[in-house]
Amino acid sequence: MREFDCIDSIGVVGAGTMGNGIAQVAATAGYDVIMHDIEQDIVDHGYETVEDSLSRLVSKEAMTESEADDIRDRITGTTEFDDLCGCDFAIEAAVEDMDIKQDIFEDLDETVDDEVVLATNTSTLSITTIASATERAELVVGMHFMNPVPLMKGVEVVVGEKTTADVVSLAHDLAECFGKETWTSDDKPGFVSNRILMPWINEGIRAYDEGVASMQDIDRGMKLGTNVPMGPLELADHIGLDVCLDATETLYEELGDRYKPAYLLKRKVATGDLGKKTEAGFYRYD
Ligand SMILES: NC(=O)c1ccc[n+]([C@@H]2O[C@H](COP(=O)([O-])OP(=O)(O)OC[C@H]3O[C@@H](n4cnc5c(N)ncnc54)[C@H](O)[C@@H]3O)[C@@H](O)[C@H]2O)c1
Repeated sequence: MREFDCIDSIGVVGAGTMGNGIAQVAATAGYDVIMHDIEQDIVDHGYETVEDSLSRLVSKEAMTESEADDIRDRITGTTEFDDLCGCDFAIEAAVEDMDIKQDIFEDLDETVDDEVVLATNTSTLSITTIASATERAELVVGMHFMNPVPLMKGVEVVVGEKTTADVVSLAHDLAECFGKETWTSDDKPGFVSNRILMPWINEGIRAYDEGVASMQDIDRGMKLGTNVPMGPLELADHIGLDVCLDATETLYEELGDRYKPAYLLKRKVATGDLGKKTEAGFYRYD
């Protein structure tokens, strides 16, 4: 296994909501980052998101302009998968689809050195099944960052069937070095966080669809009533409705009826209203 002290560069697969956030926190911790996605405009958009986020931190005086420049310089965007070959640790944050993740892990297995640990940011998919696409299942681990990555403190470290204890501790150490706090979950559907969060969001959508209250009152009721920062519909828009649907469908498949996705969630995703990232979900953001 490539040890913590020997890690200089981090490969990030996927430059979307989570991938660019992971690239930012890794570069902020001093690592060189190669951020890969399938199209140049997606890579560019990921890079711009990091730039915007750093500019906000500079304007709040949370870092200097020169620190922000150094962080930007440490991130290289690419559409060439082979550019990941020199990385010392890889984190996959591509779409929540088992076939795509297995293809990526097969490619990573062939591309990066044999001792490099491969982490996935999956929200609900089995680490063990993803790892089975590689010849190094013992070096595959879940590192489930929370959204938005630069702001949220938590990272859930998920232990696959074959993940070794050293790899689990490396994932905790690296997340802590990124400024995060961690907990461990076994590789069971939804892990700790989404097993509990997704049915909460899903029930909020059902309550709205069944006319219990307006969207605003459902969100307001949960915020004022339970002291959470966002209500279920607002949070669903923030996460991405497609991400919520994928996660809920996995939980439904694995754990049965109590996780059946709300009809309205499926209808919104079908129309392409995916939340903040498409400027419309339950609320509008234009
Ligand atoms: N959005 C959240 O709140 C959240 C939170 C925690 C974990 N996650 C998980 O993180 C992962 C990414 O989610 P996201 O919200 O960033 O999604 P996203 O749709 O914003 O980004 C996914 C990116 O993956 C890219 N991609 C697709 N196929 C690829 C491939 N073969 N190679 C490289 N890149 C590819 C897409 O082009 C896209 O840019 C998912 O597994 C999701 O479940 C999401």
